Amino acid sequence: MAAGTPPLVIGLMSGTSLDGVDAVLGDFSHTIPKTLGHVQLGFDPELREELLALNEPGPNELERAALAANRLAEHYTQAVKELLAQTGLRPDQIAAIGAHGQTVRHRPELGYTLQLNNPALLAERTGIRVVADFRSRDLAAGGQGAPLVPAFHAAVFSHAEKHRVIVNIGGIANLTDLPPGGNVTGFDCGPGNLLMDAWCQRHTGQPYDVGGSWAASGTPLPQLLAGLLDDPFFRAPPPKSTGRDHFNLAWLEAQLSAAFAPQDVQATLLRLTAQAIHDAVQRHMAGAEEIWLCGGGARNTALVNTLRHAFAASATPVALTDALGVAAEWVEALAFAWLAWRTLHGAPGNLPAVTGATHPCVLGAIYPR
Ligand SMILES: Nc1ncnc2c1ncn2[C@@H]1O[C@H](COP(=O)(O)OP(=O)(O)OP(=O)(O)O)[C@@H](O)[C@H]1O
Ligand SMILES: CC(=O)N[C@H]1[C@@H]2OC[C@@H](O2)[C@@H](O)[C@@H]1O[C@H](C)C(=O)O
Repeated sequence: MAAGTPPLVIGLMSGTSLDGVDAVLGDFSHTIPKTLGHVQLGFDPELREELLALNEPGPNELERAALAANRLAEHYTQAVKELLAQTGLRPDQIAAIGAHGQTVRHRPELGYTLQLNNPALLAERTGIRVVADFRSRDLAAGGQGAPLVPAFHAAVFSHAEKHRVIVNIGGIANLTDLPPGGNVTGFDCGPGNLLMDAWCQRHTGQPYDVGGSWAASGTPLPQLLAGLLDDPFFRAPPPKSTGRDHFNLAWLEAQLSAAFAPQDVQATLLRLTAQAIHDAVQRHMAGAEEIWLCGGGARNTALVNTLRHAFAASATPVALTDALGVAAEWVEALAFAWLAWRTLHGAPGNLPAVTGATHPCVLGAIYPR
């Protein structure tokens, strides 16, 4: 890479929630990267529907996937342009865009994970170098290809004396264990928001339960909760990762009875997310002293309160990463900017202790400007 390349990188994350793209512009000249700008650009309903449909087998998938990837690249381009306008920066001042793409299948047990994206089109449209396809190299090295954010959590949120756990509550929830001394581990622990979102959409017409207030109006159903928690994924030892392939409405419906009130099911789903997180910390992150939440689920007040209540038994405080200098909703996008910055420097981005890969790898492919 040319000497003097400015440490300004754009991160684009469109995650399993399928709510749109989160875009941040990070300045990596500081240990805690500075977020110079951020944009959240929601998908139009038609694109969201198509991406959701592409999560399952269907007719003419190859062409539909290719066309959806092109539309995603145009959507990402708009987010990048808004970010440049917001910060007053030119494309040639940006070292790279780290573009995760849209996961539509995640089947590490079959040896693949698939993120729709068109990095060539994104580079062409923006005039900025693009780093993309972050997960496949880790899979090639025998890993799960996910989660990848633990390395970023370790670089930015570790503390010399405090044993911290970072919890990302996106569509799926994942945890990073940061004991002092650096023995970093992490894994996906189960659903974050995606089941709550789907149930809320079906019964209220709203894409998500703002503040968790609908869930708070219901009462958790103990038997349903026990049935859901009986899924072997929760008991499986790490490394592990998951997605919509496993946790989806059909998975929920298999356990439902017509007698359940919708708000009680929502309350149960909120409890499921909280309990999966709490159990994962108890089983695998003994001695955790602080729990730090990020991802959109950190804005679900009822969920945060439920987690606070669960961790109160061990006197473990629960707070949002906002207080550590990175706002909860921008952590993931900033992580992909950081991963792109690592790739540009030929530095590995995965953590074998997390993904199960046989060795650290330089992640992704670079599409020149
Ligand atoms: N005010 C709020 N109240 C309740 N939930 C919220 C709020 N704001 C965001 N969310 C939740 O956060 C979700 C988006 O989170 P986020 O952007 O972190 O997910 P993602 O990046 O798509 O997922 P993943 O991390 O699995 O890739 C929304 O779908 C919604 O469920
Ligand atoms: C395959 C895939 O896209 N997985 C996502 C998803 O969303 C959360 C969780 O499941 C995590 O494994 C991952 O995302 C984050 C950004 C990661 O790789 O760390």
